[in-house]
Amino acid sequence: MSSTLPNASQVGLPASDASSAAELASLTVRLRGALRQFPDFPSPGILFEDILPIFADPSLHEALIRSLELHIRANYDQKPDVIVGLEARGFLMGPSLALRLGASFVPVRKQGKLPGPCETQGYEKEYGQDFFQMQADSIKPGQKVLVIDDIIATGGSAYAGGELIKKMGGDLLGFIFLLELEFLHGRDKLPAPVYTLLSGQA
Ligand SMILES: O=P(O)(O)OC[C@H]1O[C@H](OP(=O)(O)OP(=O)(O)O)[C@H](O)[C@@H]1O
Ligand SMILES: Nc1ncnc2[nH]cnc12
Ligand SMILES: [Mg+2]
Repeated sequence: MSSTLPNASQVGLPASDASSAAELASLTVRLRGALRQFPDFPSPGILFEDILPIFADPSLHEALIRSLELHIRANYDQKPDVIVGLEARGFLMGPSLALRLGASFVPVRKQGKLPGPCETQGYEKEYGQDFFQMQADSIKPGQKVLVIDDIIATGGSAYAGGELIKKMGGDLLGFIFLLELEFLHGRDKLPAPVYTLLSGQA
């Protein structure tokens, strides 16, 4: 699976629609250019990748969601039933992507935020540890699920989200990220195919 923005054939566009492919390629460059880096946040030694400028610009926001939609439509044989977003930044992309795909949106939340019976999974991430929860009836056995989040660093957060989905009998189709910090090899932890729109290298 490609780790860059898909070309015309990859996204199911006819070859003659090269202008769309060119537009998509230039959108990748714009998305990357919008990211900002903050050294030593939230703790010393961490270079924090700030994705929020993308959402401050409607054309970049549209480019991001459209690029992800095209990727999913072109690369998964089965339509996802459910998009699962990881709190908090996964909520910036998950609901709008789910709407575009005609899929449900289901949140993974940090512990203590969801009412009713929940499944719980502890995890470690690049700069801390936490617990994730999902409502126990939020995924039906056999539903096809895609997980979305902004960044994969160590992969700890995404792994925990995947474990929760598996506990409920969901069929994990894959994991989708805007950005991957490749030097942390987080994708090696994950039990389903991983796609990132942008790699961690400039
Ligand atoms: O691959 P990992 O090492 O697990 O790190 C990646 C996770 O870390 C951040 O979430 P965080 O919970 O820090 O912040 P958020 O609540 O703003 O999403 C980021 O949004 C990813 O979810
Ligand atoms: N370096 C980083 N920047 C932004 N979010 C992150 N989540 C985990 N590592 C991160
Ligand atoms: Mg997060």
